[in-house]
Amino acid sequence: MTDQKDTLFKTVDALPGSFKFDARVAAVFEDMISRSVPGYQQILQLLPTLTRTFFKPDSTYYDLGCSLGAGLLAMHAGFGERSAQLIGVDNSSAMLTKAQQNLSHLDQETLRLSLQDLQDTEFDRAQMILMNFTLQFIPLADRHALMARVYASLHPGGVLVLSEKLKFSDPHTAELMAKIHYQYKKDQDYSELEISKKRDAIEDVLVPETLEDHIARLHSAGFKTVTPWIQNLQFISLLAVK
Ligand SMILES: Nc1ncnc2c1ncn2[C@@H]1O[C@H](C[S@+](CC[C@H]([NH3+])C(=O)[O-])CC(=O)[O-])[C@@H](O)[C@H]1O
Ligand SMILES: O=C(O)C(=O)Cc1ccccc1
Repeated sequence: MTDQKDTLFKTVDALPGSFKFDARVAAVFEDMISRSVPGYQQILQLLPTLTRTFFKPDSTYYDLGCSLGAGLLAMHAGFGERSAQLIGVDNSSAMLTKAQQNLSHLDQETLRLSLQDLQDTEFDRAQMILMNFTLQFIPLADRHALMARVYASLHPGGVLVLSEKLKFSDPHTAELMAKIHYQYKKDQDYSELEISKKRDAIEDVLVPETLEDHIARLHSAGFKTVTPWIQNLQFISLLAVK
C-alpha cells in the first residue's frame, strides 16, 4: 500500500468534533494511523499468526471498519494456500475505494467489500472478526447491541480482535499516558499545532472507554475468554473467544 505523508492538520482548520473519514483523510490514512497509534504495525504483523491459530477452512473472516484494507491483507496472509472468505465493511466510500485498489489482486470468491454502516450490517457466520480501532467511533449507546450481534455471528471457538484507544479512570495514569503519547507524536514529526488541532477534531468523535468497561461489555455479550494481547500506551488490542 502506498500513501502520502499526513500533513492534514498543517492546512485544515479543526473545529471541535469535525473529524470525518473523507477523501482527505483516506489519502493520508496509512501514514496518519501509523504515526499516531504506537503498536498499530505490531498488531498487523501478528494478525497472520492469529489467523493461522484460529484458521478454519472455508469460513468467513470479517474486518469491521476496514479502512484501506490493511487488516484484510494481514488476515489473508494467514490463509496461506488455503481458501476462506474475507469481508470488509466500512461506511466511508473514500476509504473503501482505496481498499478496493489495495486488494485488487484478490478474487471475488475470496473478498467482498461492503459500503455499509456496521449498525445496519447483517453478519454471516464467522470464524474471526477484527475491529481494529473502530468501536470507538460507534455511539456509546449502540456498542452493546453491536457486540452482542458480533458474538452471535461467531462460530463456537471463533475469535473477536478488538483494538481500541483506552480511557483511564485514574487521572494520574490518564495524564501520564497522554504525556507520553504527545511526545510520541512529536517524535513522529507532528508539530504541536498539528497535534492540538487533531485532538480538537477527534473530540467526541472518537470516544474511548476504560479497559474495565470493554471487558465487562465483552463478557455481557457472552464471551468467555477475554484478554489483552497487545498494549502500547493507551492503545490496546483484546482477544475475545466464543
Ligand atoms: N458506523 C460505522 N460503520 C462502518 N464503518 C465505520 C463506522 N464508523 C466508523 N467506521 C470506519 O471505521 C474506520 C476507523 S479506522 C480503522 C482502521 C483500520 N481497521 C485499520 O486497521 O487500518 C480507526 C481510526 O481512524 O482510528 C474508518 O475507516 C471509518 O470509516
Ligand atoms: O491521533 C490520535 O490521537 C488517535 O487517537 C488515533 C487516531 C488515528 C487515526 C484517526 C483518528 C484517531
